[in-house]
Amino acid sequence: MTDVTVRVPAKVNLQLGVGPLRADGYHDLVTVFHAVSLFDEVTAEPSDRLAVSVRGDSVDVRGVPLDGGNLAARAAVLLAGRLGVEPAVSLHIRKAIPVAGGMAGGSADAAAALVACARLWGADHEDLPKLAAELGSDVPFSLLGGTAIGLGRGEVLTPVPVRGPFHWVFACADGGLSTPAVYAECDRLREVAGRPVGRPEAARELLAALESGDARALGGALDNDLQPAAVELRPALRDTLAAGRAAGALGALVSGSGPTCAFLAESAEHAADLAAAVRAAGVAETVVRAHGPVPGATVI
Ligand SMILES: C[C@@](CO)(OP(=O)(O)O)[C@H](O)COP(=O)(O)OP(=O)(O)OC[C@H]1O[C@@H](n2ccc(N)nc2=O)[C@H](O)[C@@H]1O
Ligand SMILES: Nc1ncnc2c1ncn2[C@@H]1O[C@H](COP(=O)(O)OP(=O)(O)O)[C@@H](O)[C@H]1O
Repeated sequence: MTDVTVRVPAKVNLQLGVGPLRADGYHDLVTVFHAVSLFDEVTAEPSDRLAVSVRGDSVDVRGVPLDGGNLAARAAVLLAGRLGVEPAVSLHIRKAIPVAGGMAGGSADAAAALVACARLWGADHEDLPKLAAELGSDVPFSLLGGTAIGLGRGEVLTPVPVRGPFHWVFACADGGLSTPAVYAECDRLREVAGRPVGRPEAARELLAALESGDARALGGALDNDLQPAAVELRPALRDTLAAGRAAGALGALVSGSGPTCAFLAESAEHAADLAAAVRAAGVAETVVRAHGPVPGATVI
């Protein structure tokens, strides 16, 4: 068998409702994941031992581990262990998803490695979602793609109907934010506020806007419970969000745990104008456009 290459999308959480801290250190979520056309590619090549290489065309890949700690390598080792084979594979990762940006780039690479190695080793694809959930809360969605409600710690997925495409602009920051640190800051802010934390629910207006393809309504319904924590840890995000709103975004929010900010546009043309305006405001390291929803990890 020769090389297998898998293309896998980034995600943005259109809603990220965070429940109270659980005994296992995770939070119950109600989230609406949305896969967007910003893709990493993972190529799996038969080799005498496990190896990882990473290349980034326009993203800084210095924070990406090249050893067994890389999520793609962890995925290969997990799958090989289940199949009883050696993880004898070289994984070449081509990154376009910002690192530690709140767009699930590491999870995407793990999902892509699962699909690529499953193809190389002749494994059943039906077993992959369970393995994906063992690797990380966001990995099952990276496999699935599209738009889906995520419950539990984000791994229990239900696809939702969407009349797309929706057009987005992403403002990527210089340097990432740690996901556990942002959840911990969210807990701290809630403790300081002293208000009880209820169970989040999927926002009906948001699901209706997705189903009818109403970008304006979707812009008004975007919501992220981690945003105050991300802004507290990275105060410059206030200016980034304000610049997108001032430039005419239909909605603006921090993507997941940040620091990437997502801006919703009315059309592809509007997204081009919005991207130019956000770029000109000088509030982000890089500004990219993308549309969603798009499919999850796919062999190309
Ligand atoms: C915030 C989100 C939103 O989609 O994504 P990112 O912004 O990181 O991409 C996710 O919840 C991140 O998922 P993922 O990055 O897969 O997290 P995991 O590896 O499973 O967990 C890392 C750490 O995040 C915290 N965590 C994660 C998920 C969850 N439901 N509750 C949590 O409290 C825990 O501290 C956990 O130890
Ligand atoms: N293949 C990978 N790509 C990116 N980061 C990875 C990868 N494997 C492990 N990591 C580690 O995971 C951390 C979080 O990365 P990432 O998934 O890009 O961010 P986020 O959780 O904010 O979406 C990185 O800082 C890095 O140390």
